[in-house]
Amino acid sequence: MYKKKIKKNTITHFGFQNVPTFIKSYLVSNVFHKVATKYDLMNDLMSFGIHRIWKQFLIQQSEVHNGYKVLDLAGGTGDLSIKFSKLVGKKGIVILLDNNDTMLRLGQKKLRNLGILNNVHYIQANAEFLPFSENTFNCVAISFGLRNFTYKQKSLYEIYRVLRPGGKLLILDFSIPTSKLLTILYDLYSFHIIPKIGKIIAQDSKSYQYLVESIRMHPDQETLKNMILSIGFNDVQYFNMTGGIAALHCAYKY
Ligand SMILES: C[S@@+](CC[C@H](N)C(=O)[O-])C[C@H]1O[C@@H](n2cnc3c(N)ncnc32)[C@H](O)[C@@H]1O
Repeated sequence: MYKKKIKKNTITHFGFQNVPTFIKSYLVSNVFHKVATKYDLMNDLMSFGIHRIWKQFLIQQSEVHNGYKVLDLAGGTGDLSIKFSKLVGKKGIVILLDNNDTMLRLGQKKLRNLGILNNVHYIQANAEFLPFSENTFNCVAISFGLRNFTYKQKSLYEIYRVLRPGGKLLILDFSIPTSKLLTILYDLYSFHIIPKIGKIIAQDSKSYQYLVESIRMHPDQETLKNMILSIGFNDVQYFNMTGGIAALHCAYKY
C-alpha cells in the first residue's frame, strides 16, 4: 500500500535497493555516522593505500595557487583540505563542507592535530543547496562524494553557480574498469572481500556492501562527462586511474 503511493519519479537507488527519494540522504548519513571513526583506516586497507595517489593526482590537476578560495565538497575527514590548505597559504581559504557532523568533526580534529588552524573553515551543509553566493570559488573539488548525493545534477548546478568564471571543477570517484579481466577481479574483490574487511575492522559489513553497490550505480566515465557538459561546463575531460577503477573528471566554468 505504502509502496503503491510512491510515484516512479520519487524513487531512487541506495546501492542496489530502490528507496523513496526523500530517505536516501538519511540512509547515506547513517552509513557515514557508523563508519566515521574507521573511515580513514578502511580507505587505506581497502585500496592498499592507492586512494592517496588518486587524491594526490587530483591536487596536481587542480591548478590551485596561493590566495585561492577552494571548496572541498563532501570533504569528510579532510584529506583534500589538508593538501589544499598548503597550496592556498595564509591569504587563501579552504572550505571543508559536509552534511554529516560526525565526519566533519573528525575532519576538523584531524586538521587541527596537524596544526592546520587558520585557513580551513568547516561548514555543515547539503551539497545540493550550497550556502555561498555566486562566483565565490576558484576551485571546487569532490572526492568520493558525488556518488552519494540524491540529486547529482542539482549539486552540479550549484557548483557551477558558486564557481568563479575561469574556476575549475574536479570530481574524483570510482568508475568502470577498462578491461574485462580487471572487471572480473575487481568484482570478486569488491563483493566478496570488502564487506568482510568492513565486518572485521568496522564491525559493519552492510555499510561496505552499500559502498560497493553505490559504485556500480554511479554513472560511467562518459555518462558523467556528458552530465557535466549538460550543466554548461567547458573543456570537460577525464583521466582513468588504476585501469578505470577510479576516474578524475575536470571541467571549467567560463
Ligand atoms: C566517501 S566520503 C568522502 C570523504 C572525502 N571527500 C574523501 O575523499 O575521503 C563521502 C562524504 O560525502 C558526504 N556526503 C554525502 N552526501 C552529502 C551531501 N548531500 N552533501 C554533503 N556531503 C555529503 C558524506 O557525509 C561523506 O563524508
